[in-house]
Amino acid sequence: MATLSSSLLSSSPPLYKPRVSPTTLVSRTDFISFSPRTTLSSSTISPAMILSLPVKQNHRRNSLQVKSVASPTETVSEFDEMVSGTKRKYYMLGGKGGVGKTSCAASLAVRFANNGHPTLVVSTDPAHSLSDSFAQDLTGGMLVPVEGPDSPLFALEINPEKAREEFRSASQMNGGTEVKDFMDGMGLGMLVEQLGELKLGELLDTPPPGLDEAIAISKVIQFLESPEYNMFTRIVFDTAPTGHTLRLLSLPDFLDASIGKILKLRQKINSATSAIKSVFGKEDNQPDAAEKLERLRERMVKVRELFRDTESTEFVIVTIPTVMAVSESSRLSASLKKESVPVKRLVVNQILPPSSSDCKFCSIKRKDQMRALDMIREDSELSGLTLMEAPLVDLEIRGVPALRFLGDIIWK
Ligand SMILES: Nc1ncnc2c1ncn2[C@@H]1O[C@H](COP(=O)(O)OP(=O)(O)OP(=O)(O)O)[C@@H](O)[C@H]1O
Repeated sequence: MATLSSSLLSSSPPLYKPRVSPTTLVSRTDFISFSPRTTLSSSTISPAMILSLPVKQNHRRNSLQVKSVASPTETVSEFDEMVSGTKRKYYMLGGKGGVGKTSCAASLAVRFANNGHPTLVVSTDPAHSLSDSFAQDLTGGMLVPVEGPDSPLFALEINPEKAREEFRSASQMNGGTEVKDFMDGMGLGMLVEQLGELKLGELLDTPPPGLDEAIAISKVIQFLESPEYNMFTRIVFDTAPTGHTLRLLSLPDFLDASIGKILKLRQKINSATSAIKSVFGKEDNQPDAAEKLERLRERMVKVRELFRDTESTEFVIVTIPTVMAVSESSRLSASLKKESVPVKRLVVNQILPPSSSDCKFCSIKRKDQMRALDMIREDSELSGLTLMEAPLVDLEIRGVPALRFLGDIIWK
């Protein structure tokens, strides 16, 4: 059985190589039978040795060595396509909870960085696990360098609470009772009530799934707009589980409309209150919330556009070979398609590696996985996607060496 513990210690090229061409969906037997090279002896290498693997400390900034694009006669692998070009590309990994989104996203980020791309990996999942996955402290809501890969790799865990709080302060529109009193006095109290009816405050108190994601992604866009982040040519998102993603897709439209309404009302209130205040000689010391909101609205529009930009963005569905996960992936794929979000690849994670001597448990499990893999092959949504597969490994995938191992297997 291929083991992470044994394979990690071997120097490149990795010993584990699935023989399945990732460009086509393959037959059931091909799908889970890996080459004999995958069968490694775990007795040769101990997990403790993995932990002692050297970690490079220095990032080679600005040394972009992106793989060259193959000539027309050569077969272009999936990863060649993903890695080619220095124009910035976004990869959003999503799927059912617990299927390995973070591990796959982190492994892709490591793979990009090791192939010359200055890369940023972002977690917009409220339950962050990037720090756990990289076995490094990446918390704090700012870009943190990840130690290990050949090119700069940074991680960003967006704190959804904090981002939402910023959003909330940007949308405090009524300016306290003072303005309301003015407005009432002017017979414009209705406007303030209308603002209340937009229920944005309520929405932020009990955020629906997806709101944190939308705010988090807009926050990332905000980061990326600044010149010091120009260097990143690959951005990998570890997104929240399916439900959040689906909600997120419709949220930018919803928020865009809500903010648009708020801004219009705000304009009306502004002109009314400033007229009153000028009469009373009062200064308006409030920060320009309307401006902040407008910027936020613009970013939301960008989030929406980013998700649908086939040139620069790809949503990669991650699943495991179980009927439940495959069914959910199929629904996710359908929804993404409906929303015009580009999806090309499906990662099937945690496939049982081959073994010549299955125990009863493994043999039943293998059959169960085959059923799920058959489902993928026959599913109208999923069968058109390029399959990328990852074996179930024997150790928890933590740290850059382990992620490199996994990445080299999946992203071929
Ligand atoms: N191919 C694999 N082989 C063995 N363990 C794996 C594999 N992929 C993921 N895992 C393990 O499964 C657990 C969950 O993985 P991960 O955190 O990547 O999933 P997730 O989909 O991001 O979860 P969540 O939805 O909770 O964010 C982790 O302990 C990880 O190490």
